[in-house]
Amino acid sequence: MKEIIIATKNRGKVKDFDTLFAPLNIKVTSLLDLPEEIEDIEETGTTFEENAAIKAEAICEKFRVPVIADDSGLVVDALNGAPGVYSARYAGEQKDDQANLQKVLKGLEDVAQEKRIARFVCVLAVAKPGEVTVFKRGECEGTIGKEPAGEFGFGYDPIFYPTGSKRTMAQMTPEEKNQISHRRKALDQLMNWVKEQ
Ligand SMILES: O=P(O)(O)OP(=O)(O)OP(=O)(O)OC[C@H]1O[C@@H](n2cnc3c(O)ncnc32)[C@H](O)[C@@H]1O
Ligand SMILES: [Mg+2]
Repeated sequence: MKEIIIATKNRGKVKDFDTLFAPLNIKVTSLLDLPEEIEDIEETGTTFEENAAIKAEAICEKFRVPVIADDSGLVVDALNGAPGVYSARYAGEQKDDQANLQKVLKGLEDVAQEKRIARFVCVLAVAKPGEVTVFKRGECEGTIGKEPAGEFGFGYDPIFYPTGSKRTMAQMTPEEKNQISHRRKALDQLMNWVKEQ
């Protein structure tokens, strides 16, 4: 079995990647699996690309192996693109998924259904020793509901209805979510690279 290192500490993302890589018989190793504690990498960028590069390159430097990093978030039109690159910490440093999605709902309190347009964005960066970092972007369009629904997934999944779906992403199984997810779309573009590993 092949192994791919994903420079993330987010358990929700790791589950998504496990689901995405399972059919390829590839084992996902994240920063949570390493024997040593990896210090939090400061995400100082203002774009998904910048932050994905910061994470991928930091871990690639450290271990001198190819690394994928994922920087992602929810972009809400009626909130001028927020929470965007600040999705993980929208309601504060404690990275609380519930508090974050409640803050989005509050911000959209007076916004009519047809204007609750949003998309999930995922940028994957691949860093290899001595090579220029490569980026792939995937987006999933949808709308924001009035209240959370569903127990699957993580982050903003309970308030996000993908276009054409009557269920939130948190009401879909991991397999269903990852047939249409932003993460899936970004990863599809990396498949040739992944198969070479
Ligand atoms: O940086 P790493 O260690 O990968 O973990 P993180 O949680 O800090 O990840 P990001 O900086 O990329 O922030 C992304 C946030 O966007 C949200 N998000 C990303 N993908 C999502 C998905 O598939 N479903 C729901 N929310 C998602 C979720 O709140 C994440 O915490
Ligand atoms: Mg982060």
